[in-house]
Amino acid sequence: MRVSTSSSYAYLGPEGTFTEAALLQVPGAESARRVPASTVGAALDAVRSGSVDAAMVPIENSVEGGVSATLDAIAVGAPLRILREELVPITFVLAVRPGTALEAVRRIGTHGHAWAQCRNWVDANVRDAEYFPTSSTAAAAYGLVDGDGSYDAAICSPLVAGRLGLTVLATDIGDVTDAVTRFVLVGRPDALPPRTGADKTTLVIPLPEDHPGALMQILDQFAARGVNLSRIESRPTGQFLGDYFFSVDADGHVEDARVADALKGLHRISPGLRFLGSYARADRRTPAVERHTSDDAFGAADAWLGDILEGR
Ligand SMILES: O=C(O)C(=O)C[C@]1(C(=O)O)C=C[C@@H](O)C=C1
Repeated sequence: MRVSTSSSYAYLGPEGTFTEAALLQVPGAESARRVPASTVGAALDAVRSGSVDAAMVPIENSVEGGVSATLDAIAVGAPLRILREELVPITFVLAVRPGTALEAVRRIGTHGHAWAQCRNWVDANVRDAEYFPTSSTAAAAYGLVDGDGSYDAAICSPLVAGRLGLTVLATDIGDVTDAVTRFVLVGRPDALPPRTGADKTTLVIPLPEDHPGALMQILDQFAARGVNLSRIESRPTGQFLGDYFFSVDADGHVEDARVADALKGLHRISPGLRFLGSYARADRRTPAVERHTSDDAFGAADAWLGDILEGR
């Protein structure tokens, strides 16, 4: 999918989420049609049904790890493809309706991931405050303005607090400064984004049942081809207790011979393997490739075997 001003994008909304900030980093997105969705699942369903071209969703946070809602929703159902990734620095504020003092805060609304990233600050500053889950940090801010009063403060971005005229009682309340969330733009299967030399490949690998040593064999497919993994997480399939899949990011593009060869090896072990895309790394970091796992070395080995099979 080529990004253009005629493209349309869903994103985890409402306006003012970190996810919208990630979408606005995509060239052309500012003037494209942008459709807020109330959940990650709804944003991805809009892609599957064809009502939008692609959706921006959070996938991983440097403090809290993988975003389960996204990892699970892209692992099943009609196939989807990750087209690009965006990194967004995350800073949280504690916002209230004008006139509310910190001492009066009893319940705080926010997204589960944001709550987890501000736990220490909350413990130290509003110890007895309860958590009220909302579908996003921006939804928590909107709820303060037009909600039913279920909570009296929101953990959200400084941007949305300012836009809604809320009072900011504390800034930079995340427990880790320099926290970053990684977002992915997800579309339907189409021509792959071109190989750049600094790419990432995302996979869903079901753990084969009753297969002793399967995890070791799966990891070995990457290790033997010199393919580095930048993320590996296990998630339950939800089918029955003990049934898991691995969600993996590997360095490289499926057009790199070492990655393609690892994928073929993985498919032999786990035929339900799902390819979720090869796309440019946001940090542009190129992997170190050893000589024996380079495209040239794979090409020379193929030519050598070809000669033998042709009787030369
Ligand atoms: O609530 C938002 O603003 C989001 O974009 C979601 C989300 C997440 O899912 O992790 C994104 C970044 C922050 O880490 C907290 C919440």
